[in-house]
Amino acid sequence: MTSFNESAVGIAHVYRGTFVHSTYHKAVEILEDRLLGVDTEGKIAFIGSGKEVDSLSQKWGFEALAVTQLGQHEFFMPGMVDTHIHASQYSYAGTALDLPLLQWLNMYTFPVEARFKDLDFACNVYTHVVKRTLRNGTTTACYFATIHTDASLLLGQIANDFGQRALVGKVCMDTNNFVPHYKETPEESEGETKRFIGELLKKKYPLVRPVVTPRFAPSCSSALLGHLGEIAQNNHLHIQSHISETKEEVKLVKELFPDYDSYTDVYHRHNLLTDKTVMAHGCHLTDGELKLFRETGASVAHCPNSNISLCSGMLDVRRVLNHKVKLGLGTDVAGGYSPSMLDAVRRTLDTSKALTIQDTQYHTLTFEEVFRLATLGGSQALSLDEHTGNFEVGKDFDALRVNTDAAGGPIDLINHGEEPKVLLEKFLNLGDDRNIAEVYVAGKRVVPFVDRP
Ligand SMILES: O=c1[nH]c(=O)c2nc[nH]c2[nH]1
Ligand SMILES: [Zn+2]
Repeated sequence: MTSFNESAVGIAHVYRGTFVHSTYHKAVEILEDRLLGVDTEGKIAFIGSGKEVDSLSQKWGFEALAVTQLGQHEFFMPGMVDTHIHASQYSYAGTALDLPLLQWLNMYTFPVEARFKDLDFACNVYTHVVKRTLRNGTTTACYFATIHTDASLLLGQIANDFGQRALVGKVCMDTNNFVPHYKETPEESEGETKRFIGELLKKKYPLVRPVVTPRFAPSCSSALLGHLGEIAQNNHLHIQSHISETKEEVKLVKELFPDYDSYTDVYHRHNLLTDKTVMAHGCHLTDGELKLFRETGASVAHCPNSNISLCSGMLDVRRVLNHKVKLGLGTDVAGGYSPSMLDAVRRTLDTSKALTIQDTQYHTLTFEEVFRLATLGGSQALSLDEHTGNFEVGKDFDALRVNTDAAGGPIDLINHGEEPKVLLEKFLNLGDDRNIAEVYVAGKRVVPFVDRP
């Protein structure tokens, strides 16, 4: 039920047509001929039958003629949630995929990230990545920036300016033997993290929040991990990092942290595993580690493009879900070469099918399940599902207006009377940004872009 006072908050927009979303019980729920009202605060005020337009317009005080009617081949779906993306690495997306993780970081990633000290360079890359992801339907993004506080604040400002919901992390790392100018001292990292959080919160951007971001255990001393755990705990903040992406990395963590039971235990004992933690990859986590994820409420960001592109491993998503660990999808630009969550959906299905080729008894993920992971699952993984992830009264209206029949688009053949679920399947497998006619975040239309000051 609505939690707000109906008389105090008016209706800003009403849409009529097909709505496709996930619920906690159903991977895909199709709502045909519905009326959905969005209030002046961007929240879903009501969802009713299209046939009730007259009574609903009286009850909620909107003109029946002002209703926006979707076309025959259109539907609304929830905006997609990218649970793991390196905004800074967008500068070399689509290249440099010929080395395994640890060498890849040293050879390509660290030298590029070091350039974000230059705010003009940062502004250009960050503007492009925010626009590109929004246009591709990412309404919520959980970003890694770089170690530079001012450039990370700029990323927060750009996300706010374009109206994207975002968690933004200033990267923390005090260990880097290969590119020594791209690291901080533990004191700098702690102090700059506090400054970043303080300054970002002071801006009061409605949809942008800071996330405490130790790069990963091999880049951080125990002292730094401890400081960051304390900062997150004291300020009830989100936390993001990487875990068990490659076997070589797991071995390195064993060598660097010999007194810990596991890679997960390293984060856990530094207070970095909470119900607001999202850890990328997790390809090589043991059952015991997944149990610790479940107990703490930490989640996994599955990044299949990156896992394949850097030959890191294939995450068994079914196993993670069977452990009742929250899981969302991530593009992991630029280990993953595509900034589109539609690509993450497809690569998730590919990986699941590759596991099925290896083991014919494997319980392959369905496209319906993967649709849920890209939307509601991602919002759960980021502990934002109170606000976004599906079409529930009281949640923010974060939505994509999908037109499967867009002129010049990639879907050529739509049969007469094709079921909405088939249209969804075609969009997920064949569609691209040409099929995303409009993007809404918290009720505001953010795509197509309008000129901003
Ligand atoms: O895919 C990845 N991208 C990164 O930037 C990174 N840093 C640590 N571990 C990482 N994995
Ligand atoms: Zn990453």
